[in-house]
Amino acid sequence: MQRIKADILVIGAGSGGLSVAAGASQMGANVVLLEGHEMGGDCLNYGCVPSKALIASAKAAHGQAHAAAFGVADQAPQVDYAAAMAHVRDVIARIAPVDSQERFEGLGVRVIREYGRFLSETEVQAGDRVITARRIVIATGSSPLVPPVPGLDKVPYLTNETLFGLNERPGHLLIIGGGPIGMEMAQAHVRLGCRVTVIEADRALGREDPEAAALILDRLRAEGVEIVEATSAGQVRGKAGAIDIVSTGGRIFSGTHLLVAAGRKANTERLNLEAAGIETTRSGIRTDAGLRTTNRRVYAIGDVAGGLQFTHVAGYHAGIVIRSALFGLPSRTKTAHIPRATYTDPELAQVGLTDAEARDRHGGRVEIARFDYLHNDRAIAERSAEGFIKVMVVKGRPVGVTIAGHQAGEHIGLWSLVLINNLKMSQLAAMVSPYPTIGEINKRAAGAYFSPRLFGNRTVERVVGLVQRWLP
Ligand SMILES: Cc1cc2nc3c(=O)[nH]c(=O)nc-3n(C[C@H](O)[C@H](O)[C@H](O)COP(=O)(O)OP(=O)(O)OC[C@H]3O[C@@H](n4cnc5c(N)ncnc54)[C@H](O)[C@@H]3O)c2cc1C
Ligand SMILES: NC(=O)c1ccc[n+]([C@@H]2O[C@H](COP(=O)([O-])OP(=O)(O)OC[C@H]3O[C@@H](n4cnc5c(N)ncnc54)[C@H](O)[C@@H]3O)[C@@H](O)[C@H]2O)c1
Repeated sequence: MQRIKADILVIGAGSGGLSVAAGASQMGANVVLLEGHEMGGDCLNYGCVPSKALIASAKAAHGQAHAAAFGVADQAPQVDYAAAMAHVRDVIARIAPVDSQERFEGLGVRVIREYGRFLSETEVQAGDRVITARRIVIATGSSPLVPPVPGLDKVPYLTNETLFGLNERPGHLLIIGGGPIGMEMAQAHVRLGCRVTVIEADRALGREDPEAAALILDRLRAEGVEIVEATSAGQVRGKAGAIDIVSTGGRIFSGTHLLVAAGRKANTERLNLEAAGIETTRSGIRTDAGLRTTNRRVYAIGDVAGGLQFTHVAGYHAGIVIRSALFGLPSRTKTAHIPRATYTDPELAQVGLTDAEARDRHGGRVEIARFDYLHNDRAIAERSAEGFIKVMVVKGRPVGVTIAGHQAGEHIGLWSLVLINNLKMSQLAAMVSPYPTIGEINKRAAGAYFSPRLFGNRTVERVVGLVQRWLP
């Protein structure tokens, strides 16, 4: 066994681990990085990047089929599914160098392509090497959760890890799970010419504001996605090309392919966490607000920490850990300003509290400032004038924002800045947005907050009347 000493050992080279390794190494720490599978982790290889690339193919197909509104004849899109998947793989290949072993070695990181396993509270084995480090960061991500549905283990099914390797277009894609993966992939596939049925045990996009979720679901249904809610997959049977899902209520849904998108489970099983005194919860590794595990020298970040599971969260966690592990500074995670977006068309984005959460927490003190895309000139020009922004305001300061509509994900970032800095609606109102942009919805939401205070207000009218009498 070769023994290696490091300042920081990072286990997992995905969104979180790579950010810690790059930051720590460039700030002078001696860093060892372990990766048992693909550099770049889920986001690059099986998650964000391939899903958004496939969504882009689907958007191109949809655009051809719906061009007449712009004075350009509709065309039935000739979709070459294998070519769309080749585009997906090309996009991954273009981004991959940024996450590659070569780049990280160039930054001075020692990269070992092995799975890591704790031997003790301070030692991790990776192949024939044992690494000891002052601080260890677990960033091993998550994997698809395959629910224990009878028969599922006997039929060929897809997950996000295999979907993007498919070359033949599914005739009829069945999807178990109506969360973000299920909904994004359902719309992408219906636009690429597949039949799609989503079976959801509860409410599709169930974590989201119901009005916002309904807008997205209505659009998906209008495009031909069959979404069956409050229905659990009770049994799965069949064979490649002919698969049945039998719901717990006895309904049968037949398709050619099955995608399981029923949630995630934290990647902890290879780590031998007991040897290091690291406790887990039902959703991942137990951490405190500073992302330290029950072993004080070990941090857990990203999906494996079992909280919000997004690439930007893994990156945010990396910053917290660098501050704490490199500089010894106290550092705590906050969640109130962390946005999320689902990249359906239209998109759905949220930061802070939803309408219902804000009312739960703040009761009658919540005011809702709302602006509809219907009145945004750019959205009208682009024939994307469906949707709304809702800002939940308490005592003049936003506590949450929901945007459902064109480019929602692009516009939620501003509100993260507002929330983390506890800005007021009056500061938002001071911003000037270029005309005509979709981004004007943000300023108009602030306008909607102040309009009832300024327009038709007797006191304001009296003051204006008085000033007008005195002005020369
Ligand atoms: C289909 C899909 C679409 C998504 N779309 C988005 C999106 O649009 N936006 C967004 O923000 N998020 C999205 N996500 C979520 C995002 O991919 C994850 O939140 C993110 O990848 C988590 O980063 P991570 O560093 O925690 O884990 P990962 O990126 O998964 O990296 C973990 C790495 O650790 C390695 N590993 C595991 N165990 C060990 C071990 N014992 N030793 C060494 N290495 C190990 C794994 O091989 C992997 O490479 C999507 C996820 C999926 C599945
Ligand atoms: N745009 C994005 O940022 C994006 C996109 C995709 C995924 N992600 C991340 O990946 C995570 C996982 O996504 P996901 O969609 O797999 O999980 P999810 O947990 O969000 O949704 C899974 C859904 O499957 C349903 N379900 C579970 N078992 C079922 C059964 N037997 N029958 C019918 N329905 C069942 C659940 O009720 C739930 O609604 C997300 O929470 C998110 O953090 C993010």
